[in-house]
Amino acid sequence: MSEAHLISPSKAVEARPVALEAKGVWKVFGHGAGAFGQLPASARTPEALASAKLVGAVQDATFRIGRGEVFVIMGLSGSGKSTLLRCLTRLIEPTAGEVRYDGADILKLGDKPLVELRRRRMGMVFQHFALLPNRTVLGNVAFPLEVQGTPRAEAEARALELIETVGLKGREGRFPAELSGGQQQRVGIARSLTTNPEFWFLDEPFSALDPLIRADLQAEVLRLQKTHTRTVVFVTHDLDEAIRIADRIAIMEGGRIVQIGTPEELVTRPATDYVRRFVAKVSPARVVRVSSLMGPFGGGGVTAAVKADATISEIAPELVTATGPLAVVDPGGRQIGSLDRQRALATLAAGA
Ligand SMILES: Nc1ncnc2c1ncn2[C@@H]1O[C@H](COP(=O)(O)OP(=O)(O)OP(=O)(O)O)[C@@H](O)[C@H]1O
Repeated sequence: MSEAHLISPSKAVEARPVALEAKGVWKVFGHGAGAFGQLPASARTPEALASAKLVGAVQDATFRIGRGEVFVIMGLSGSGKSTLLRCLTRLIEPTAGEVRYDGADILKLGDKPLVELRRRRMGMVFQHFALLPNRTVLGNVAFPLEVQGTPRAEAEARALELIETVGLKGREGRFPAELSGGQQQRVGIARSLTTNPEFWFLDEPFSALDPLIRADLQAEVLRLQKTHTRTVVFVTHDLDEAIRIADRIAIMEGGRIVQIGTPEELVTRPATDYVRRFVAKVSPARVVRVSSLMGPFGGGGVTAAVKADATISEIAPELVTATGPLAVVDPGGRQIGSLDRQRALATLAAGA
């Protein structure tokens, strides 16, 4: 039995190599923000901020994101999500802190290496599509490669590949105004991936779209993330969306990150009342995984097999038809434990 199959989702995330690290990141707006950034870290307090009449859009954000992780930043409007995301790419200059990619602090980079880093290693998708209105779909998707100096024919061939990948084949000659919102965002997604970025930043990419199209595009993002093991930072104010796509979620309140955890950790162990209220409507069965309820492998007598990383909701049909304990299996189909049916049914019923 391999140890990898026994570790919890959160530990699995921690086991990844660190791809991106934020350390004590602040973004402060207002007259005197620069001076606030020069204060020793211990003096950068909420009180100091208030007395200087500054807006602490991001306050002391510290976290690590693993390679290939989908890290969601979530919170209410005005909590600082977009500002934090922009600090990570230096589209906004942080007031203080460090932002490390593979260990190197990008806040110390000059303009040219920073632009190179963005062009070659980062892809970005924003809420309002930000497409070029006078360029066709093909022209928009090929644009980042043209900027990099890729020969036109090569850029267009790559763009066509991505246009097909996001389901827009046949529409490459259209202009953005001739597309629906969902199609425009598919163009934005394709364009952000032309340079095959390792880091993919998405800022409320689907909030202008209707729920069915959103669900489609969420699945699309996960598919495109997995095919190239991209590290994803995704901003949303929608908890459902966060739960659907995240390995881990950082919850922001008033500029501060109040908890970082897997969806299961946030729902079953909220760190503050704010988080508790946020997740109160989420049914535990949607986030609790079989591995969390699994007991030791007790030998025979099992009536069905379920995957260790499935959620309790996902195995509801097996729970209903089983007559006793269920075998828990790893991705290779080997039994690694057993699941007490009553215990799992109790989770299924909780919050339903
Ligand atoms: N340029 C600016 N000058 C002054 N205050 C700003 C500026 N940009 C953002 N803020 C403030 O910083 C705080 C965080 O804003 P931010 O846009 O990051 O929040 P958000 O969580 O992304 O919100 P939303 O979901 O509405 O986009 C807000 O109080 C906002 O008013």
